[in-house]
Amino acid sequence: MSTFQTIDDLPADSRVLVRLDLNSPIEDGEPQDNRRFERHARTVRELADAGHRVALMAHQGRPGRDDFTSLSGHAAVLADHVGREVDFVADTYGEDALAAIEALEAGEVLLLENTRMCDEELPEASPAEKADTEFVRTLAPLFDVYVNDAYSAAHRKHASLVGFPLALPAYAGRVMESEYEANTAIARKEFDGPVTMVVGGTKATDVIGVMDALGDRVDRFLLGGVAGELFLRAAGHPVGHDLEGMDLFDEQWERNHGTVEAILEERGEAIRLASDLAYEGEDGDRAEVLVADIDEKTDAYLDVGSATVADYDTLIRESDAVFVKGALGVFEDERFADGTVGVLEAIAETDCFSVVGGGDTSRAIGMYGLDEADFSHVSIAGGAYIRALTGEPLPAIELLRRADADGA
Ligand SMILES: Nc1ncnc2c1ncn2[C@@H]1O[C@H](COP(=O)(O)OP(=O)(O)O)[C@@H](O)[C@H]1O
Ligand SMILES: O=C(OP(=O)(O)O)[C@H](O)COP(=O)(O)O
Repeated sequence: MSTFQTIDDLPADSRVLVRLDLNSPIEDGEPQDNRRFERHARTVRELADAGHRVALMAHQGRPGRDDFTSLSGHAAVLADHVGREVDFVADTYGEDALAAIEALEAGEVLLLENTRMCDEELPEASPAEKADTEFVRTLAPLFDVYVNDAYSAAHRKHASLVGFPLALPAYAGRVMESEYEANTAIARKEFDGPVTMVVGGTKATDVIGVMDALGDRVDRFLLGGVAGELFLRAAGHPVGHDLEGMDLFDEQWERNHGTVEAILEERGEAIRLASDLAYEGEDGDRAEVLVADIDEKTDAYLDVGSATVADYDTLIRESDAVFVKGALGVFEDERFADGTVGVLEAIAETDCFSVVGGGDTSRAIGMYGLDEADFSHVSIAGGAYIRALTGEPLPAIELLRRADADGA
């Protein structure tokens, strides 16, 4: 039996409220197309083709960050993938949103404004508290059913993810079904040889807690990105703090330094840190410095250095399984793509079992001409997929599971 009720089980002619994850890199104010649009398009197309009236919710960025924007540009990118018009209303649950929802005809699709522009979406709270927000209590009566397709946000206890399933009959979309099946199977897989996890990106808080919980599953962690610098700081190097105008390190250091220090102390032999780092030199070119030679952080480190890339390449080629969560550098800029692309190329050239996760990181595969077929699974989820590897349930998924479903 399927773990969830799916969109195959929807009553005919339903008014459907759907949660997608369209969170994407923003460049010059515009969302950059990534795998999330393409994969969610299948769910949206099936719902519209079946004649349902479809309203979509999604988030973009976090309040206070540069990538916290309206979803107005997302509607057009999604429409291209769906092959149908996707209307947009710049409102979450006010009068304009309600009027646009009421006006939906069979087979029409409407994208609502960034859920995080609604004060009640964040912060995290229990499903019962989130179901009791005005946001959920206002929107839910306009719909017959709720569909969650946002596997990649299922580790968050936000109103659009855990509130609506208490207020409406809840179903899984196609991305939710396929990512859940793949990641649950991967979490149960046993490997004979070394299991390696490449940890980078900006969301160090998401990965550090999980690294602690994955102690039995993963033999070695190859660090880069923001988490890598925090580990270097814990190891005594004068890096891993914000420079003026930055907001990546200090808050995450405060939250995680105890765990980082404990991981280094208890599992130090499993942690591989960068021995050199790359930054933008005075002439605008890529410059590198040995970590041992850094007396003071005066530049932003944007990639791991070439000695580190060579070290990680060797370790990956010795591995039986490699999991990637987060980029080792700012790969969107070719000058700082060596770490991320080096790791992906090493994986692609070996026959190890491999998973690459994250909305941003999985984009590097297409950007640098790598073939998705050379990876065992490319997940559009980052934090959610590594959390799933620990076997820990994801809150939004627990609320979708059929009461009589078996399995994990
Ligand atoms: N040293 C760094 N400084 C700033 N940003 C970085 C650094 N290393 C990696 N990144 C950025 O991390 C992003 C991916 O971060 P994250 O959101 O954690 O991963 P994902 O979305 O793939 O799960 C990439 O877009 C990359 O530009
Ligand atoms: O992009 C996401 O996660 P990911 O970076 O772990 O892939 C999700 O949209 C969750 O976003 P959030 O980490 O701001 O809650």
